[in-house]
Amino acid sequence: MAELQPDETAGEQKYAAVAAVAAEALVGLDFDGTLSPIVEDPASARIHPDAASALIALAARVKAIAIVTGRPAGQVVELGGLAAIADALAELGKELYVFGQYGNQRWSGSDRVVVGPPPPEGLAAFEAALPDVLAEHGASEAYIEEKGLAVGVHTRRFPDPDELTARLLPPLTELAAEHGLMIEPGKQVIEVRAPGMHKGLAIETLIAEVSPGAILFGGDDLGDIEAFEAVKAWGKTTGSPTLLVYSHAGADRGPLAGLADIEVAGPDGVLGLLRRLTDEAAAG
Ligand SMILES: O=P(O)(O)OC[C@H]1O[C@H](O[C@H]2O[C@H](CO)[C@@H](O)[C@H](O)[C@H]2O)[C@H](O)[C@@H](O)[C@@H]1O
Repeated sequence: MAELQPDETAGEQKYAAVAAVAAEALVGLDFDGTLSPIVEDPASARIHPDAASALIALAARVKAIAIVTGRPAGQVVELGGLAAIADALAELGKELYVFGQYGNQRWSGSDRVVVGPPPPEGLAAFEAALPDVLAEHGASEAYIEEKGLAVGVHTRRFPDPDELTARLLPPLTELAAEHGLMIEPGKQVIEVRAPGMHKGLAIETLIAEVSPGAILFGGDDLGDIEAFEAVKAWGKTTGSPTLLVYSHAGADRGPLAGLADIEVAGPDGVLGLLRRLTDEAAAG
């Protein structure tokens, strides 16, 4: 397994503490960049081909598995083939939880409907004003991802996506605020959505429902910071083992680098780590 660790000894110790109580562990995973390799077109993203077998094998050894994503819940169920994975988990007596739109929507293997709020007030007016703002900043060709509860402005197809993302942040933040919305910056994307929810609150809900004895959470981007913080705070309060995994691809080490316990090389590395946990838990 390709693995880079901020502090190898500390990371290994935290991993071992979670592995020792794997049967009580909640495993939470982000989708894009963690279970699904980053691709140029968001609609073309698919779960890693080995993810289903890795997650099903893992489920036999842990308490519950959750996907916590910025994607709409129904879309990630499709792109991830999650209904079939949930079927396999149900045969093991295990639940698959899905929290979409940064916790605003949920879906589970036992309750297969997407539950969530209506689109936020202000989103339609924001979207009506968006083309003019993009045009003012030379970004009319930005790919707009309609997410129902949110909208994503993708810059990946421009010659310098990071420069354009940085340039669009102030005007989009201002326009979002005018409509009672907030921005959620990510990898060459600026999402605009309702405030009041984030992945950390989804983690708190999961903790209340699952009552785990340990938590492993893996993510790759800014939107995972609140989940990392929630897991860390829970570990501190309860004294239970936690492991924060940064799924890292490419040369540019992103914002999670300083928060994670271990770093792994993208979805391949994440699945390698999960297989290791599965094998070691099986061996006892
Ligand atoms: O919380 P996540 O599961 O990581 O989802 C966050 C957003 O990911 C998607 O965008 C990212 O992945 C795309 C496909 O690989 C890529 O083209 C884009 O540049 C990335 O930012 C997705 O499009 C969003 O809806 C998610 O909220």
